[in-house]
Amino acid sequence: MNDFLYKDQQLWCENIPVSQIAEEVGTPFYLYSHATLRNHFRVFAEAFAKVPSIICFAVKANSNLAVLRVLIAEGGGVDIVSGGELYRALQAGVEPGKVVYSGVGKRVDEIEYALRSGILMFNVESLQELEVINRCAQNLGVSAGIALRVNPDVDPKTHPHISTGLKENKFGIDIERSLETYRHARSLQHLDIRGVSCHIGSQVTRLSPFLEALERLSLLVHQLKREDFDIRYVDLGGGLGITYNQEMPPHPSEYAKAILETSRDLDCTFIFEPGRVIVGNAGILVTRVLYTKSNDNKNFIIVDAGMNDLVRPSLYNSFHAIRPVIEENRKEIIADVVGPICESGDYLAKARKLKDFHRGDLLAVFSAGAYGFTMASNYNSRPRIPEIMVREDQYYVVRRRETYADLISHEEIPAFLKNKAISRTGK
Ligand SMILES: Cc1ncc(COP(=O)(O)O)c(C=O)c1O
Ligand SMILES: N[C@@H](CCCC[NH3+])C(=O)O
Repeated sequence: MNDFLYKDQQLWCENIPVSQIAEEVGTPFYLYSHATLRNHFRVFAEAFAKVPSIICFAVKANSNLAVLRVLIAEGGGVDIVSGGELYRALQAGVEPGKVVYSGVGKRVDEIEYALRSGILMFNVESLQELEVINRCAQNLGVSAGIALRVNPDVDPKTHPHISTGLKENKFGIDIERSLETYRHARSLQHLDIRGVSCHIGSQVTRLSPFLEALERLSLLVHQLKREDFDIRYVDLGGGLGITYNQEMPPHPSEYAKAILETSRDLDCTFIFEPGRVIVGNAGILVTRVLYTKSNDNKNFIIVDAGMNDLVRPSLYNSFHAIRPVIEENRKEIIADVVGPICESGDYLAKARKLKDFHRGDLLAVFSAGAYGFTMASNYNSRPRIPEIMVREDQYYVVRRRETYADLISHEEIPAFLKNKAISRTGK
């Protein structure tokens, strides 16, 4: 299901031409389709409708309040990795009982905030963290729901920077040592051991790594149950990939079918933490061509969005399809699409076959709904760009464009410098 479609040589989002939004809000901006977001969530949730399950959207993929609200209104929970993400999710109206908290470096204040909020469980990633959570729960006079995030040592066959389930990665507790860690957890009095969790990596485009991890996890769950641990939740993390270019990832229904077949006898509530598969193709980045030039027979298309707005190409050399917002009959050229940032690594596409774009043309950078705005920065003192959500024939500014004043709003010149006269002579 996709609500970004061309009609009469124009790109539309649901029932609005993208060019109309560009004229009214200026460029660059992120654009999300409400219908696509909701449909992606529904497809995923329906795939697991026959078993007890909670779909905890990974907030890191897109933490805009309106986006979270759409998914929460559909019955979703959230997977968070920081106090800030918890705050956002609570503001968006999440039920605390549908919040799982992952991450290798949870601080005491964040743990206490999560305990006070009454989240479902912490996915604990080390022995020391287990003890810290126990102590925090004791201090607050509560019991902390926990699962151990085990590292199953499975190769997800994705980009090395986004692979998380191999022994060499910093994530989780080695599955070989997990049983002894569970036994230790049982000796800590302020913990309620609720589950087992794992997350092997992101943009995974085959089923086999998920199933391999699940098989290892199942053995552990059975062993824990034999030892009378009350394991009620199995959290299989996120990671299901999407099509950026030619990838053919399994559909959520195939993913669900394979998982349910492999885990028939587990008798637990499943938790999933999908991020990219829900929001990735529900968003685009719209940017305008500032200039074109050729150096040494190489063509550059310089646009007004940079690596500070969308860092994925620079960071992972990842592919995002780039198409004109208004199609015109132009010849094709090979060009780099680059941003205005003072870094050679600032590009959105390299050596890409594209229409011969001209100054002023609008471009759509596809598959930008996940890890787009959430990874944006103010580098080069560029105000962060707005996020727009379309619903049918209306659009809503769900995050306004930052201003120059926003850029310095957290900074202060100390009095000793303020009172100092400014030398105008350069001496
Ligand atoms: C613990 C955890 N859960 C869920 C996700 C979401 O992953 P994805 O966006 O690939 O579905 C991630 C990121 O990879 C993660 O680290
Ligand atoms: N930021 C990554 C995904 C990392 C997933 C984090 N667990 C991306 O843009 O693809």
